[in-house]
Amino acid sequence: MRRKLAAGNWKMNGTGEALTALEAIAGAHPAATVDLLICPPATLLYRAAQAVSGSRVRIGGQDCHAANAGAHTGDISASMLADAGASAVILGHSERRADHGETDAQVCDKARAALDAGLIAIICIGETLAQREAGQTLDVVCAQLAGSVPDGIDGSRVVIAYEPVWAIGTGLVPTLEQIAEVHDTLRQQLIGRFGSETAEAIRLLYGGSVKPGNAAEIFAVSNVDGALVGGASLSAADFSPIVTALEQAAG
Ligand SMILES: O=C(CO)COP(=O)(O)O
Repeated sequence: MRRKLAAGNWKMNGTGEALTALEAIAGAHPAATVDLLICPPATLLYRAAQAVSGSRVRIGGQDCHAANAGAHTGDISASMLADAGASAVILGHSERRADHGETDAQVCDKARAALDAGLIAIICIGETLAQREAGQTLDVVCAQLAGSVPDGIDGSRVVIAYEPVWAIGTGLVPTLEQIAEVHDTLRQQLIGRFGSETAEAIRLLYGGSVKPGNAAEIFAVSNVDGALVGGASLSAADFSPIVTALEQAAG
């Protein structure tokens, strides 16, 4: 059985005082029955990992370089994330694809580096509004999935986050039928490529305007194994009810 995962992406938010929110999130779920992950900015990784040590919360990065070390000013390797206390890394988020021109091939190389460093790779895919309106959603996400996920993976260490670009930070959410259609399609694609055993171990997260008010209905959708939460992961008041909804969905 796949263990459900509630993951928070803090994006470029948070300085030292944000550790208080992190401690509140960890303190609210001392015996969580789902996996909990918060991905703060890189500057907070080490302190965040110290702050949640002994709790159920794990810490992740938001990007890594495909190389292990070298002349790449400003970049951070997967092994450096691990060294700072991260156990996972978000890769190919639509903001990185848009802001930094990241391609599927680059995301795939980063994912391989992350897995080699012992991290869980959370690979993000999702269509733009124009692509959805043109009826291209399934073609787009299947192409991103095919191009961004490396071969020869251990399914339990790979997470796919379906994040429609138009749902991120907008308050807009796809219908439950639209989420189910994409997640079911992704699962079938993964089964076709990797076989059932590996594919059934891969967790599929939904991301995009997940809030306390809509989490429970999203978590009831087939093949939704949790959420990648942006804005609502910045405070325990918002993130904690989402975690509780996921625990209830896990049964
Ligand atoms: O991009 C997201 C998580 O990676 C989603 O962000 P919001 O939850 O703020 O819409």
